[in-house]
Amino acid sequence: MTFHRLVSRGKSDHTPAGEDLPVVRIAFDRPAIRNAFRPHTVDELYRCIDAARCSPDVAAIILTGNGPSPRDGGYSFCSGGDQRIRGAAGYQYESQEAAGDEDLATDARRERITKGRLGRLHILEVQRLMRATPKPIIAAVPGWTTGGGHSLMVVADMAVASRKYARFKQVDANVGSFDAGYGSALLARQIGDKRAREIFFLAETYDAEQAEKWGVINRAVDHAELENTAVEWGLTVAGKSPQAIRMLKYAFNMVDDGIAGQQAFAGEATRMAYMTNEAQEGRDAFLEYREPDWSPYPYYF
Ligand SMILES: CC(C)(COP(=O)(O)OP(=O)(O)OC[C@H]1O[C@@H](n2cnc3c(N)ncnc32)[C@H](O)[C@@H]1OP(=O)(O)O)[C@@H](O)C(=O)NCCC(=O)NCCSC(=O)c1cc(O)c2ccccc2c1O
Repeated sequence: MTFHRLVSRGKSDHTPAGEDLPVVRIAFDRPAIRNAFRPHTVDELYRCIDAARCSPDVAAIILTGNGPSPRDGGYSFCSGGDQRIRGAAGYQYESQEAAGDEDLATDARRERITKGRLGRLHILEVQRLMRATPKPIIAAVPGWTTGGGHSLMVVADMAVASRKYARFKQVDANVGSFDAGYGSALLARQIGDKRAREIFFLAETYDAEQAEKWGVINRAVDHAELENTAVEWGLTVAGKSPQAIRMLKYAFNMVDDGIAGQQAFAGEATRMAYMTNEAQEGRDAFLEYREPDWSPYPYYF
């Protein structure tokens, strides 16, 4: 993965040139294999998103894929799990020397699997982190998005895609895999049940204009405008009330996330309550060994 903090060029964002902007760019960096992820990639992706989540001066996150491919010039967001290292119980860790070499043949790759480590499906942990991150995550889709990559795009809060190169295909059922969680259920919620079933059951390729029409993405744009659009959205979000954005994201999540969603929203409600004099009176009364005086606080209705 690559992780970048956006920096002002001192033009239209009203910030002096060279100063940090409140947006980060996180990108898959295996363009030669359509940005397929292996366990190391997922570990890095998790750490990148978590770092952005924990940065109080970051308002929005752009998730994209580096490219084009040095082999054939193709663009990709992410093609899902690296099938060369898929084992019987998940995706397997490779030894360090194999991990850096994208040209290593599948057999040679399998020789270098770190046998002591379990196969992983922890892209699902990344999906949960994306939901739990109280900042909008914007997927910028430059090219192919398939399998687990398609699901990440679904989990992102907003998505923009290259009209020219973005291609979408939910290949899970082709390779005997299935994201039976957010990747399918949330997609059905976003675009309608029949259409989501079509995308998974037929696994046909669709383009950015189709994706926009169906509501899979927010906007199809010229390729050259892809990241500019994502940056513009990120900076627009940064101009809004942080509290309002946080509450809105958790409110959107809550209906689909059950008690876990309610817990996230409720935690922010508790934070807001802590900021009131009323809640502080409860704390102070305890620390001062006295009964709390609730009289200034009416029973609002
Ligand atoms: C993405 C494609 C449709 C692109 O096709 P195109 O013709 O443009 O390019 P190539 O096929 O020639 O690809 C170039 C080069 O990249 C290699 N490659 C591409 N994708 C992968 C991949 N996922 N794994 C390994 N290698 C990949 C390809 O082999 C070529 O290299 P060569 O050396 O052979 O030239 C097309 O590439 C494609 O269909 N790719 C495979 C997509 C796929 O099967 N993805 C995995 C789906 S399953 C998944 O992602 C998944 C992961 C999880 O962790 C889950 C966890 C829990 C539940 C579900 C999960 C899940 O579904």
